[in-house]
Amino acid sequence: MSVEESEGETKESSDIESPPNGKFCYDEPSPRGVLEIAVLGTDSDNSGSSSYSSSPPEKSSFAQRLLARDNNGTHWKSVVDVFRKKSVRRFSTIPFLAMSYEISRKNLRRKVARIRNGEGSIDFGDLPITKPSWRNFDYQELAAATNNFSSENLIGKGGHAEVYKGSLSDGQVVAVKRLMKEDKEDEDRIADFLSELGIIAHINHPRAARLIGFGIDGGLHLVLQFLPHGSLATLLFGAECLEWKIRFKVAVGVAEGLQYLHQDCHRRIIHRDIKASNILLTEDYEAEISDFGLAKWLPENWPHHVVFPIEGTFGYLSPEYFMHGIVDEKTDVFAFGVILLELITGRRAVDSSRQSLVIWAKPLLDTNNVKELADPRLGNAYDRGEMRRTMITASMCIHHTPSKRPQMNRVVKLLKGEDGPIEMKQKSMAPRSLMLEACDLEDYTCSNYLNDLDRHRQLVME
Ligand SMILES: Nc1ncnc2c1ncn2[C@@H]1O[C@H](COP(=O)(O)OP(=O)(O)OP(=O)(O)O)[C@@H](O)[C@H]1O
Repeated sequence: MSVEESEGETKESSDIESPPNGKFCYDEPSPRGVLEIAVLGTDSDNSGSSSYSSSPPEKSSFAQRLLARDNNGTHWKSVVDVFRKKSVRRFSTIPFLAMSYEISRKNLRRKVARIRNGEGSIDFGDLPITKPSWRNFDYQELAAATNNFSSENLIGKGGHAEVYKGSLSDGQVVAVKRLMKEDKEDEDRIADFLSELGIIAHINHPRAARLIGFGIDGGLHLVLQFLPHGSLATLLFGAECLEWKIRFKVAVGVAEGLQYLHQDCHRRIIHRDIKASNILLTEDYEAEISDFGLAKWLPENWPHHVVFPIEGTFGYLSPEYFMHGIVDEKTDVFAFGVILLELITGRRAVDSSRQSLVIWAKPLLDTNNVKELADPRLGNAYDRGEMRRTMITASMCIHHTPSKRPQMNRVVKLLKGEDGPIEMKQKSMAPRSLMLEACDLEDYTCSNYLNDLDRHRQLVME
């Protein structure tokens, strides 16, 4: 279970930004761990599952055994074997490897080989997607680009990866994401890597991260377009007040990105880790959704996934997810609502005294208390209409009952004021899934929710 907090003791991951003086400094942590479903009665486990190693790749047995470049492709045989073993359990998280429910070994080998060869066009099952610019980088290229993965080039550190700023030989500036997670089994890490690669490969939208290439020598690397303003977390919770105009633009941008993932993309993709440190900003402060390490693909006819273990970031987790492991679009809608609250208030999802922003903000939203809610650093420098719409949308997105949260296309309209007069207490027409019926979440009240959230917070924090 991850914990987003500003000054908590858990210092497992950070955003790192280049300040005006050119030196990199660590920002606030965003540790990630895994919760072993405390709510189901087993012992809670908030042991951060993050562990980093700054050891050079050649010292890594993982890298040696599976990823060092070889001539006969034996490590790719291991990759294929991993996928064969794991395909039943994980197939729905790996769209490009799982377009059909049957994954044959031959098929897998062919697809992995195509990725290895960096071919321009990858066969995504029944969905050919052309990615002509993809490149397969070797370790030397990435090391040269990042000044040997030096600490000066380190721009971010999450629960799963270190991210380095790099400059390719043609001058292109990139972000090289090196997957760490030393505590994971080799095959799990490869599966995670291919899952993230597969999802990023699948998406194509200006409000989502763009893949330039990947590298499998000396470690697992994703090479991404570099975003100069870093993460929203860095800017929003930094020393300078982020102006409302940018905050609102980010809100709309992330909403559009999520609408694409949920509704407009060829496959329904649930991000599962929407949070301020996973929203990156372009030169023009346009938002891009990044870090698809936990993302899941949902087949059309599946109402939702039930996942175990529950992974994500405390403060952004919806009740049906942390209570029952249920994942669908509404998981992201809830987390997006928390981001809206962060934009409105300038407060973190979990603050330094470990208080949940949702718990703090809910009564203020219910009483429409703009004065208390709005970030005091903004003063009066915000558009009243935009602020009001953002508050109403946030309130709807963090509803404790998933079916009452709006779909992302509606969220975009709500934010832009294109949805007509907004009625706060709406009855959703969305059909309820059997699982949600069984969980009786419709009868789950707001105070149940706040109690559970608080209990959950205590379990994770203790
Ligand atoms: N393309 C990029 N351009 C600029 N900075 C980036 C880029 N990608 C990542 N970063 C920085 O690195 C940080 C960590 O990246 P990312 O979230 O992908 O890692 P992670 O280990 O998967 O994180 P998490 O803890 O959320 O799992 C980001 O918050 C951001 O500050």
